[in-house]
Amino acid sequence: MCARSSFRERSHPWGPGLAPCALSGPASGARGQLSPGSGGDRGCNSMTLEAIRYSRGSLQILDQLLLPQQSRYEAVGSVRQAWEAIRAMKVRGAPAIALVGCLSLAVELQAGAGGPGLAALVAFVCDALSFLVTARPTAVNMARAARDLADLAAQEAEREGATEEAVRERENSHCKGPGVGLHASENHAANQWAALPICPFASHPPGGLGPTGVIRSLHSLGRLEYAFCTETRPYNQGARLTAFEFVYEQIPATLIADSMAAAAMAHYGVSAVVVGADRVVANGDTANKVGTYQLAIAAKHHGIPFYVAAPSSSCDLHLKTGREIIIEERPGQELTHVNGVRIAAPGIGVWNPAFDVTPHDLITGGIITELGVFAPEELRAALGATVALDGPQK
Ligand SMILES: CSC[C@H]1O[C@H](OP(=O)(O)O)[C@H](O)[C@@H]1O
Repeated sequence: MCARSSFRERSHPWGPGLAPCALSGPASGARGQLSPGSGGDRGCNSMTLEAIRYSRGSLQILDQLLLPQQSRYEAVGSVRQAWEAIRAMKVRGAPAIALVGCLSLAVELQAGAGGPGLAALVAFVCDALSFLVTARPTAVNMARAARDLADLAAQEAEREGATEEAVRERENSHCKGPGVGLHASENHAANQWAALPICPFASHPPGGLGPTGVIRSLHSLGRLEYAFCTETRPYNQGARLTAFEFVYEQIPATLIADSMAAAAMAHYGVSAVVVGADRVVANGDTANKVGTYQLAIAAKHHGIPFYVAAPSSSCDLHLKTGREIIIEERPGQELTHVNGVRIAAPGIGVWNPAFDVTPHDLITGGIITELGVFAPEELRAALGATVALDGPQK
């Protein structure tokens, strides 16, 4: 809460009534009038697609590899299945990865896994959590959740009269995270801004976190004119997932190729750029989907405020600068093939980092969390040690 009290109301360059010029004709040149999609024909459905469905002993994930063509839920009954789903990016997005990882452990524990005996149960919990962290190293959320759950299991097992049941129950109840979306719109009297969310959560993540949460909240308050979303090569989270969600929720939005972002800023009066985060470190440097860094450079050039929207659980103050963040590299096939069809010359080399790091000085709008909106230099004081992971990046 103290973080919130230290929050300063930020003045924004786009005050009430400032509509992106594209709505009243292009800023310059022969660009046509932009007509952002008004959303699909899903009637008045205001439901947000749920990425994760959980009830005691049962976990299902929306297989995001099948979106937007299919909305199919897949049961996850074990830690191993969760690891495989996370690695394959059936479920993706930093907090959602942590949630699915933790819930898969809860499902196994409710089925009686681990034990017999408290020591064996705690060892099982710790081994499972360490394994889950290896699925994708850049996002901090799974590592943090693993640390917290392992600590909880050990604490519970050491209590007077501890029982296996008590350990299982405590693990089961520790799997929720605060939302950020509504907070951002409350604290950002943003009026009619077009934004470029890059690779936010597909469908309903835990608590409505991330850039889509911000966009969704502003839209629900009638303060969003339209949004651009970038396709987010090579995995196309933007074209496949973000666009799907905007259409599903009838949020007016326009899909652009990643290479078009700077031109969109130049010609369609983008008021703000909001992106997610996999790991925000002590000085505010932020790892996010590859392409974020160049969005920030373009936003700086155009004087457009650049925001990172992420829960405090995505912040890791133990790392001092972005140079310490491990960047996951993924299979080259994600770049050379689309839906299994080769599009690149056989034999060409491929570099496929899943993330890049945006230096804190390019995060000019602030870091939007559920605890408040902070300038990068305010982060450490605002979030304190609560979000520092012990030891090197796990
Ligand atoms: C807002 S979710 C956090 C972050 O995770 C995504 O990466 P991936 O799709 O590889 O899991 C993307 O970078 C999001 O911004």
